[in-house]
Amino acid sequence: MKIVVGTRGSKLAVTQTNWVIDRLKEKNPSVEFEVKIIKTKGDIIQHVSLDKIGDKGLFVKEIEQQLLDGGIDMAVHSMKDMPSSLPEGLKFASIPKREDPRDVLILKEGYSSLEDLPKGATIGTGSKRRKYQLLNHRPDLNIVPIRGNVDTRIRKIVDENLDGVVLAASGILRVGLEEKISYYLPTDIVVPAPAQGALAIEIRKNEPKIDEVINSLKDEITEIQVAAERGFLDGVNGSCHIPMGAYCEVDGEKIKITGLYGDEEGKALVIKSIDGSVHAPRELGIELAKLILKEYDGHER
Ligand SMILES: NCc1[nH]cc(CCC(=O)O)c1CC(=O)O
Repeated sequence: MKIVVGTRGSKLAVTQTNWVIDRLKEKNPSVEFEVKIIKTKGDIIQHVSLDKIGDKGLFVKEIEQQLLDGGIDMAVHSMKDMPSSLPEGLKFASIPKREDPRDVLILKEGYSSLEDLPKGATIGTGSKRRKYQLLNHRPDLNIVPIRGNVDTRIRKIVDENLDGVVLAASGILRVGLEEKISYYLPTDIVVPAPAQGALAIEIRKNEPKIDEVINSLKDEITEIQVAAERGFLDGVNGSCHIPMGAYCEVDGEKIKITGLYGDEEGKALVIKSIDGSVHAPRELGIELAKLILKEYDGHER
């Protein structure tokens, strides 16, 4: 059996895809894999802020078309870039073990944490979730928009004379740039994006053999976390125009989910946690979304 795997051409996308293929090969030595690189609209429009053009499908539409047409058999994405619902005929296969879900600061030489940044320090991020949570703890910071892939954003510290940038730990760790990380932002200070650090493997429905091959990588804890966090995402009807995040912790039979929700200007930022059972993670995420929306509507704006 041969499986053709589609991916975007960015270093992170290709690395993630090869990570999945290497593990699949270990568990399924008789299966052959071929990588096919696909250009998406999100790769072509590089100069516009993502929260201005961004619908979540920006990086996946062309790849999904090839899945439907049979040009590829599976696609590896970052789960946090995936919209809530997939096109008719496609589905998510099992989810492999998540990489570190936290956001990190990559700082200019000499700085080592959020606390030791000088007053008014300039930090680059295009994400309202990152921006308003940082400002919540350090209202003096000067947050400026940046875009581009992982390397480009790190380079902007020097090129645009920033004091630092915020990125997902997972992306940095996957491309082997761990030594660039200055500070891991605790999940209670910066709640991660729903499913940050988790991969999505998308396939056609009714392909039981491909499904079974990918099932060899299934990580149950990750699947519970992703179900809860994406339940929250669906419950608040989240977009990248507002600060929104969710993080689920699993402890035996119990789970705790923390959600973040706010308005476009970051004036009303609500953070709330609730506990529940591992057996109904999605329902817990949706319940938290309802509670947070209720609290948010009570805020003065
Ligand atoms: N929005 C871009 C994006 N999509 C996925 C990742 C890597 C994080 C992940 O694996 O979830 C990144 C880069 C970043 O946010 O720093």
